[in-house]
Amino acid sequence: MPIYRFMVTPCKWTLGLCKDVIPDHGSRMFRRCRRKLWHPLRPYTGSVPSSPDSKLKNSEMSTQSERPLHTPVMVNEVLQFLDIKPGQVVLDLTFGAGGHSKAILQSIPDVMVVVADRDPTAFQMAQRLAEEYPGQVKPVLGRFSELNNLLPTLGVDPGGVDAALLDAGCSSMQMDSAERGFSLSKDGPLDMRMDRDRYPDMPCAADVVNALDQQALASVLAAYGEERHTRKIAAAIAQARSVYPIGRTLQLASIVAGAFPDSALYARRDRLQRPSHVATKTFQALRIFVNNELNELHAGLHVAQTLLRPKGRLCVLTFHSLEDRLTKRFLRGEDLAAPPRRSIRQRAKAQHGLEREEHKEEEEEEEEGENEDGERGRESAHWVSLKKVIKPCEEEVQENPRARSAKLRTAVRR
Ligand SMILES: C[S@@+](CC[C@H](N)C(=O)[O-])C[C@H]1O[C@@H](n2cnc3c(N)ncnc32)[C@H](O)[C@@H]1O
Repeated sequence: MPIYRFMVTPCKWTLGLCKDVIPDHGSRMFRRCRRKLWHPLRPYTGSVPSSPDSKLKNSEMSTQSERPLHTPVMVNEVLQFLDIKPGQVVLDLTFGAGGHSKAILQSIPDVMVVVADRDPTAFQMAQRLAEEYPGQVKPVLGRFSELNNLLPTLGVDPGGVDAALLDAGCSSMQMDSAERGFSLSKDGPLDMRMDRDRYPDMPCAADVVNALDQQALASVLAAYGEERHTRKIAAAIAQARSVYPIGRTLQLASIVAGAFPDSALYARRDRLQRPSHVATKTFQALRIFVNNELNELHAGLHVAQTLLRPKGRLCVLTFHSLEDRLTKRFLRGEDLAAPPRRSIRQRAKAQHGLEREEHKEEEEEEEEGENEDGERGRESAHWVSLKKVIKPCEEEVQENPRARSAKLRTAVRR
């Protein structure tokens, strides 16, 4: 029986990173929770998506005349900052449907793009692009945490990359495909593994909701979903699975919805003020947990740090505050194991349990930075990062609502 390495250290100041990156801060409750997460999880026996070796399905490969599988975010801003010159080597750590890579190949002659993704579907698309641009695209299938071993085999060595892009999170191609199990509006197996079944020991979301005890589940929801009603949701899940195992996305969405009165179902609003389902944060938390996303992001930033040459440029696109805070602190050279630096006001608010207000304040600070000294660089041992956080323009958000929560952080390697 496999022992899964998944565990939670969701002390609030570690951003929910798992213990293999961030040392333990010793909260008794979370230590207990982690011990429980070492419990071997039942392998998922429901229907699984096609094997990585199988041919891509038509639904996963759009032709150019169809709607794009994923609309890349802030392409112009990324290209402008990366400032790639002909003949340079670019690393796209998150190929997805290849939108950013294609834009780079189309706008810069003789560029070499090394493209990575952990998703076998994305990898197959990257291989197709490599055929379209012979000698200019090097695809690699792997997680960020594997790239330090994989890239040297492709001749990509430390200091050998001129520009790098990390576009964090999931692609629309993953989110929109019911069989991948990320979507709370399309019924499918509760899967959520970006790697598909490349790692048979890796638990999927159904394993997590069926095997974690109630308290551990609540911790996952709090740490990775920043969900307030964790106990209520965890209790509803525990109650439901005692009757019947949870294996489908819509099943989970309705179990979470059942924990709330009807009036609360769509009472939450997203950044475009559109109603958002009460289970949205639960799905986000599970996805981050299943894919170990925050540790992986940390590993991806390290890969960029190792491979970029001095004065090499980095763009990081993030889509929620956990990713963005981690990126900001990494580029500032902060010790991620230490509590984040906080103003006296922020500390006082945190002590009074006003965490949410604090995040709002953090965002306001960033916006102030944009107006006052947005262009000024902040130097750490490895990076000069611009304080200014770039956000998509109104027009882009209207055209592509998924861009609404995007933040682009930019930095130059020292
Ligand atoms: C937002 S999409 C990228 C979209 C892409 N820029 C485009 O224009 O189509 C993020 C991609 O990163 C991949 N990914 C996420 N975490 C990863 C990791 N730890 N290692 C490798 N790839 C990862 C996902 O599988 C997904 O395909």
